[in-house]
Amino acid sequence: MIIHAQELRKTFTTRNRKGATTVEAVRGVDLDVERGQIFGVLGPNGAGKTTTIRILATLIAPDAGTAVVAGHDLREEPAAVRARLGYVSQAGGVEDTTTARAQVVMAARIHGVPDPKGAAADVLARFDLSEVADRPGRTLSGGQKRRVSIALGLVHGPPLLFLDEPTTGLDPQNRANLWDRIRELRDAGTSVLLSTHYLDEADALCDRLVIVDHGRVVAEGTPGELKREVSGDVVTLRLDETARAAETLKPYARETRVDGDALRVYVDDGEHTLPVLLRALEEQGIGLSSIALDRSTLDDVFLAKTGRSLRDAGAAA
Ligand SMILES: Nc1ncnc2c1ncn2[C@@H]1O[C@H](COP(=O)(O)OP(=O)(O)OP(=O)(O)O)[C@@H](O)[C@H]1O
Repeated sequence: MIIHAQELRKTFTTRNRKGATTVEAVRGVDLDVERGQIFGVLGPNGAGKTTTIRILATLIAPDAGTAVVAGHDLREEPAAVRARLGYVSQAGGVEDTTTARAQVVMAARIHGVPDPKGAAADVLARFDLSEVADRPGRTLSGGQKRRVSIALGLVHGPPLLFLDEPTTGLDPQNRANLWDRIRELRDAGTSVLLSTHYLDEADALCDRLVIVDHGRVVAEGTPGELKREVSGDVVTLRLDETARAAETLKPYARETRVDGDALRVYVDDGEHTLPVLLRALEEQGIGLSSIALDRSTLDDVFLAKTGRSLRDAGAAA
């Protein structure tokens, strides 16, 4: 386990002329992250994702709760935790006037890396930045800047990397490229904890995730588990004898529903149930004209757990 956190809490109080406002940003978060995984924290804006990551990265102290991060206690050995992690904020921290290479070399020096120039050249090459490394930060594209910010967080070779909303604002091509880079990191042994408010990103990229809302974890699992837990898959069939087909398939389904000329069959695991359904229909000699398999999405999970859609919750914040 690279992160084991229990009951983390953080309340912010801001004072202005009208008095004090209190926001309970994190309200009792538990997290267990296995080594070598991409672990996602998915939630709408304001859910407490950044605050949770900043606590785990030792950047702010929690009001309550405990965590062991990369083998060290967060409160008792914050310096040991810090030495073992890389942190890439939403803003990224790439400077405009200095070259990308100089910035990465500087980060390597700060971390006490033995060969700062060599380490910087390696990480810049891994992120396809060698060609642009000697240009000042302001001349880089959005995707290049984002990769430099990750290089800054990785140059000391930490076993754990925190990425706060790494693909926000990137175009689809740069996003897909960054997903591949993050997968390569995981495959090379780095554990990655990332926050996101994109459903497709959590689904495509994360090995496991938690869904957070209003500072609490509302669901936890692999993307597949979470989707199956809520509504499973739905198989939509068009066939000759809808009523007889519904009777035939009932034993294999959670529920069957005749919907116009289609039969909708709700199952836990569509991929494996589909062949079984087809065999049952064939045995009964029921002719089939079309079939479709659709999966529930992580938005269905969020909806089931909170009563709101993640898209609406994000837009409202
Ligand atoms: N330093 C702070 N002072 C006061 N309130 C804060 C502070 N940091 C965060 N908050 C509040 O805590 C809540 C959670 O914020 P946080 O940034 O952790 O959410 P988030 O899920 O990362 O959202 P986003 O996707 O917008 O970054 C928000 O209501 C935010 O306004």
